Amino acid sequence: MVLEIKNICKNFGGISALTDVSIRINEGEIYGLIGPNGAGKTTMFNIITNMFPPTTGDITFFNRRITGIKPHNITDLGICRTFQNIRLFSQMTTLENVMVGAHCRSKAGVLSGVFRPKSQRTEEQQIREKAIELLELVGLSEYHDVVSENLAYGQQRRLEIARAIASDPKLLLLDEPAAGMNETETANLFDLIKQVQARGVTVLIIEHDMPLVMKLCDRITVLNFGKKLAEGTPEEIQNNPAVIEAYLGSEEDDEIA
Ligand SMILES: Nc1ncnc2c1ncn2[C@@H]1O[C@H](COP(=O)(O)OP(=O)(O)OP(=O)(O)O)[C@@H](O)[C@H]1O
Repeated sequence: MVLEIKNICKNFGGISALTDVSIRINEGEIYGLIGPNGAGKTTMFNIITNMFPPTTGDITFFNRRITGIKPHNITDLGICRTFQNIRLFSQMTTLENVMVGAHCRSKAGVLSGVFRPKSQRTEEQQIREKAIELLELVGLSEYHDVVSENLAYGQQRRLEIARAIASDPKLLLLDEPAAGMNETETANLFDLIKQVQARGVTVLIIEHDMPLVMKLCDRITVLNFGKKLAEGTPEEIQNNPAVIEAYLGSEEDDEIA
């Protein structure tokens, strides 16, 4: 078991953003977290990464309780996320962005930053080579030296994923990675996430693009008004009357089939 979300509740003042939600995610799965706007999906990501604590409930990662530990320790343990809004270092090159992502695994301390011993130069070279390999994985080999804000939208999204997996996560959280993408970009994204899975990374994805979710995910949880409405395979979810009802009562572009 990679991640166990146990009976999570989160209240913001009078609003119950999450009510008693439990989810278990197995190693190697691509797991979808879906639901209409305001259902509590991003709140769940923020709790997993400890941006804020749950009101009640617990999260365990490989059977270790991670509720309450600092966000940077979460990254060290092997959980990494992307955000709904792109958060790249916009003035850095594509290659530099991925190298920054790999840096949390670097052993270099402050003094070696000043004196730059051979061990650090070797490590930097290794980080560089890894970044080059990841840029190839996400189809950005030709763009190493391009300042990231000059990349096309879909390329920036893929760069974010390269930067996230540069930290060698065991669990990758993707928050609406296909938002704003055209069909070709979404098809490339599908291939990329499958490749990430093939590297042994477990993926938890929030996404509104239903055809993508249904094709990509092994299992799905549907949230509605902060509660777990359904859990199952894509087929089970698509045929679940409560899910169909929740979606038909919401926005058109959230429709499930
Ligand atoms: N920091 C916060 N302070 C107060 N209320 C919040 C906060 N974060 C989320 N909420 C509220 O919690 C509820 C769930 O929001 P959340 O962003 O988790 O939904 P979501 O499913 O991710 O929606 P979307 O698909 O629109 O991104 C909403 O009512 C939202 O207004």
